[in-house]
This record gives sequence, C-alpha cells and structure tokens, in this order.
Amino acid sequence: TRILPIAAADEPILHQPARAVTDLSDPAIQRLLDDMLATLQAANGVGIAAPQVFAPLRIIIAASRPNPRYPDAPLMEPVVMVNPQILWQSAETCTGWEGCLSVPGLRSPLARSARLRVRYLTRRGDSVEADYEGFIARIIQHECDHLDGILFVERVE
Ligand SMILES: O=C(NO)N[C@@H](Cc1ccccc1)C(=O)O
Ligand SMILES: [Zn+2]
Repeated sequence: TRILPIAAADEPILHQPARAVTDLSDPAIQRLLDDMLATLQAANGVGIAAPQVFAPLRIIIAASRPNPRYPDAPLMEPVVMVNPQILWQSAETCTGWEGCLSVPGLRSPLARSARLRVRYLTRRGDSVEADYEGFIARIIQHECDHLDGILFVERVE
C-alpha cells in the first residue's frame, strides 16, 4: 500500500470527466482502492476521489470520522463506491463547510442536498443502493463532483 501524491487544483485531470470502471477484478484496481484509502487517512481526509490521485476512474471513498480537520464529523465505516450514480437527491438543501485535499487551506460554506440515494458497486462488484443524509451526503456529492471534473470552489456563490 502506498500513499499517493494528491493532484492540486490546477491539474487538468481534476477538470475532466472520469471513466467508468469496467474490470473490478483487475489487481491494479484493487491496489488503487487500498492506496486511495491509505492516502485519505494519511491526509486526515473524510473523502477522496480517484482523479485526485491521478486515476481518471469513477471511484470514490467516503470515510467520515472525527479528526483534527473536521472535529464534529460523524463516525462511519469507510465506504468504497465504484461507478457511483446519484439516483435521487432532495430539493431540500443544507449549508455546511467544505474543504478539498486538492485545494489546501481553503474552506467555504456550500449548500448541498440534505439527503440522497446512491447506487454503486462495492469493491467486490456487488451492486448496492443506499440512502445518506447530512455531512456524509455532502461528502458523497463533493466526491461525485470530482468524477465530473467539478471542484467545490466552482459551486461557491
Ligand atoms: O478533497 C476531498 N475529497 O475530494 N476531501 C475532503 C472531503 C470533504 C467533502 C465535503 C465536505 C468536507 C470534506 C476533505 O476535506 O477530506
Ligand atoms: Zn475534493
């Protein structure tokens, strides 16, 4: 397992859409998942998207936990989502602080849907549909934006 370099905001890869994963059994993909998790934890992050580690693939990890960067983040088991699709998101929004490992030192309040339903593949290839709300729903929206080449700073009014 390696801690990978994290792309800064000016890197082109962060401004282009990522491609769907077609072969989850590829050992390189499984290794990438492990490396993304190690990289996320080393950075005290609560989420990460594959383009941030220069992999143009539709993979995100949401891993909210209280840490120095987000002391009141809820604790959750890290969830790897391959080819995530937001099936539904509430019109109701809530505003909260966001940061990005690719935009160090900048935080901004941002409105996001309060609740969402997402379909994704687990790292073992099982299809799952799950509902999320609050800070974890925020993380998932932030990470899914990365898969479409969108940074949170582009959404700040
Ligand atoms: O850069 C990333 N993810 O892409 N990591 C962010 C994730 C995040 C998302 C939304 C709100 C707060 C934090 C982080 O600071 O750990
Ligand atoms: Zn980010």
